Amino acid sequence: MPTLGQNQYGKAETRVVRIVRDGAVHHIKDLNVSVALSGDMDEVHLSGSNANVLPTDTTKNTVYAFAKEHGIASPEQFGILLARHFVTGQDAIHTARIRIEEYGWERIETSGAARHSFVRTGQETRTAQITFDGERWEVISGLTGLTVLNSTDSEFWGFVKDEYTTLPEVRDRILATDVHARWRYGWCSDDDGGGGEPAPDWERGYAGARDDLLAAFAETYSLSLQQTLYQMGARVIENRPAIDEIRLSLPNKHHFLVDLEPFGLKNDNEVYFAADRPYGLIEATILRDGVRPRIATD
Ligand SMILES: O=c1[nH]c(=O)c2[nH]c(=O)[nH]c2[nH]1
Repeated sequence: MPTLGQNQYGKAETRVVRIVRDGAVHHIKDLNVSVALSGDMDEVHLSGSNANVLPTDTTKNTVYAFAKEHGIASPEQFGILLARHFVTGQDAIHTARIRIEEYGWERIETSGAARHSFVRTGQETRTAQITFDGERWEVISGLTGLTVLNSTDSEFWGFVKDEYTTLPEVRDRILATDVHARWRYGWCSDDDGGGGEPAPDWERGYAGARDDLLAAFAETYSLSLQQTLYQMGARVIENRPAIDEIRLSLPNKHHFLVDLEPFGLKNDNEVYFAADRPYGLIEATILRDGVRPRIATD
C-alpha cells in the first residue's frame, strides 16, 4: 500500500474584519487567516474515519469567535492564540500553522467629529486617457482601487421586496467599496495656435478630485451606496470647475455580521465576514448642468 506522506488540513483565507467602537472613534483590523493543522490524521485518509478531524468549518468559526473574545492586537498575537488553542485543545492535532495577511487601513481625516471612515493603504492606481484628433483634446483622468470603508452611518431599508427577496433591512452596516472613478476635463482646445484655453493643472486636479471623493464618502450618512455615489460625484463637479463629468463604478464590498450566538457570544456589530463575491455593482455618471455625457459607460 502506498505510504501517506506529509498532510495538513484547515480553512484557508477566512476574511475577518473586527471593529472596535470607542465612542465615535472606531478602530479596524482586517485579516485574511489560513489555518493548517496536522497530527494523527492517518485514519481519515486511509480508512475514512473522521474521529480525529476537527472540521475546517470549526477552525473558521474559531477565528471569528476569537476575534470577538480576544480582539486582534496584531496578526502575530492573534495567530499565537489560535495555534495554541488548536494544539492544546485537540489530542490529535500536533502542529498548527496559522498564516495571516493583514490589510492596512488609514483613517480618512475630515472636518467632522465622526471617526469611522478608512481608506486602504497602498492599492490605488492613477489612470489617464488622452484623445486628440488634430484639433480637439479630450482628457479623462481617474483612479482605480481606492478602497474605502465606513464602519457606521450606513443603512439600507425600504427597498422593493418580491417573492425572491431575503435581504433583511439594516439600520447600521459597514459600507465599503473600491472606487473606480473617471473624470473628464472640459478643456478641449489648447492655446498652441492662440485663442485656446491653457491646460488645467493635472496634478492639482488629481489630488483635488481624490480628496473630494474621500471627503464625500466619509461625510455622507448613507441610505444606499447609490446615494453615496451621487454625493461623491457631485462633490467633484461642485468643487472642480475644470471637470465637467465624472463616472463612478462602485462595487458594494459586502461585510456580513457573523452569527456568534451558537458560541454564546453577542456580536455587537464587531465581527464581520468580508465577502469577496458576488458583489453589488453601482455605477453612474454625474454631469455639470448642460453638459453632454462623453465618458464610455462600460
Ligand atoms: O446600497 C445598496 N444598494 C443596493 O441597491 C443594494 N442591493 C442590495 O442587496 N444591497 C444594497 N445596498
